[in-house]
Amino acid sequence: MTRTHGRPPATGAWRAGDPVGRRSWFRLPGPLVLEAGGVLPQVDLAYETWGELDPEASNAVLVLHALTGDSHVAGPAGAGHPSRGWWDALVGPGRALDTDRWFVIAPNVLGGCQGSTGPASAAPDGRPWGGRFPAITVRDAVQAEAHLADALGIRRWAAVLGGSFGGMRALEWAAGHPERVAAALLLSCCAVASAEQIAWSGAQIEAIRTDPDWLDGHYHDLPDGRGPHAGLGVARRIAHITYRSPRELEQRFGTEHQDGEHPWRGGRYAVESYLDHHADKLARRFDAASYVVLARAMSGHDVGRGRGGVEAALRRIAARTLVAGVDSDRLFPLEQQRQLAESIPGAGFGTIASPHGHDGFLIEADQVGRLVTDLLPSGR
Ligand SMILES: CC(=O)SCCNC(=O)CCNC(=O)[C@H](O)C(C)(C)COP(=O)(O)OP(=O)(O)OC[C@H]1O[C@@H](n2cnc3c(N)ncnc32)[C@H](O)[C@@H]1OP(=O)(O)O
Ligand SMILES: N[C@@H](CCO)C(=O)O
Repeated sequence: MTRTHGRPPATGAWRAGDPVGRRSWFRLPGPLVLEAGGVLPQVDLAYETWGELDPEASNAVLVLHALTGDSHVAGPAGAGHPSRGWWDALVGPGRALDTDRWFVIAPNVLGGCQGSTGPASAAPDGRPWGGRFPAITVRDAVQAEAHLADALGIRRWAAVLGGSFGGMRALEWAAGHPERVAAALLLSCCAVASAEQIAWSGAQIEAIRTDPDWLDGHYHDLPDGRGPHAGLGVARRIAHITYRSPRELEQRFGTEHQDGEHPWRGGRYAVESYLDHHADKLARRFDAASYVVLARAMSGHDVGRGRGGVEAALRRIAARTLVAGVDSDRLFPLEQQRQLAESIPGAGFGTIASPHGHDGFLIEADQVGRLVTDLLPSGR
C-alpha cells in the first residue's frame, strides 16, 4: 500500500484548531469483479484520515461522501481541494468526531474523480476509460472500501456515517457486512431508490449525454480540456433544485431579478443566476462521466437485491443504528428514513430541522454533530 502523508498547506485559509488530515492512496490487491458483471483490473482509492488508529484498530470511523463530495471532510482548501472540508465543523479535537479519540477515514468513492479510479482514470491500454468504464453499484463501492479496511487492519468500524449517496453506502456496509459495523448513522437516504429519484437522475444523465462533447463518454483526451461541461451544468441545475426546498428558494429569491439584469431583456432571475453559479462551480471541479456512473449507481441502489428483499436485508443489521433526515427534503423525503428506522432492529430515528431541503444534512452541521454524539459511545 502506498501512503503519502499530507501536511498543512503553506498558504490558504488554515485555521487554529484545524485537524491535520493525511491524504493517501490505496491500490486494491487484485481485480474488482463488479456486481453488474464487469471487471476493473486495477483500482485505486484516494482517502484522507484524521487522528490515529489505536493498536487494536478499534477506534476507526468511516465517513462516506455524497454524490459530488470527496474525501476532504475537514480542513482547509489546498492540496488539490478547492474548498474547506464539507463537514469541517464535525471533525477535529473536541468536535463530534473528536480526532483525539477517533481515527476518521474518508475515501473518495469508486468511480469518482477526486483520486479514486473512475472514468477519467487510465484503462489497461493507457487511455482514459471514458465511456468504457463499467457500470458500478453501491455494493461495488463498498466492496472496494472493504479492501481498504482490510489493508489498514480494520476488521470492524466503530461507526460508519454517511448522507445521501454516502448514506446508501453506509447502509450497504451495515446490511452487507453486519459483523464489521458497530454503529451506523444513516442520513437522508433510503433502502431502495424511488421512481422519482431515478427519474431526476435520468433527466440529469440525459442532459450530459445530449451535450455534443459527450462523445459516448470518450472525451477525456480532447484538446483544451473540452468535454460535456454544459451538459454537466444542466444536470447540476436540475439536481440543485431538488437539493433545496421550494420554501427556501422562494424566501431567498422570489421573483427577484439578478442585479443589473432584466428577464424580459435577455437577463436572468436571481434564482437562475444562483443555479448558473452552482453549475459553473461543479463543471470546474467534477468529471461528467463520473457523474453519470455515480448517478447510475444511486439509481440502482437496492439494499434488498439478492437478499430476499429490503425487509430481510434490513433485519440483518447488527449495528447500533441511528437514521435521520431533513424535514424539508423533497428528494429523499423524511418518510423514507422513518421507514428505514422502523425496519432496522433497534434503530433510532431523528429529524434534522432545516429550511434547506436535502442539502440540510451538509449544512446543519450542529444538528448532525449532535446525532453523531448520540450514536458514538461516550468515554474511552
Ligand atoms: C468545491 C467543493 O464543494 S469541494 C467538494 C465538496 N463538495 C461537496 O461535498 C458537495 C456538497 N456541497 C454542496 O452541495 C453545496 O456546496 C452546499 C450544500 C455545501 C452549499 O450550501 P450553502 O452553503 O447553503 O450554499 P448556497 O447554496 O447558498 O450557495 C452559496 C453560493 O451561491 C452564490 N450565490 C448566491 N446567490 C447567487 C446569485 N443570485 N447569483 C449567483 N450566485 C449566487 C454565493 O455567492 C455562494 O457562492 P460560493 O459558494 O462560490 O461562495
Ligand atoms: N449537494 C450534495 C448532495 C447530494 O446528495 C452533493 O452534491 O453531493
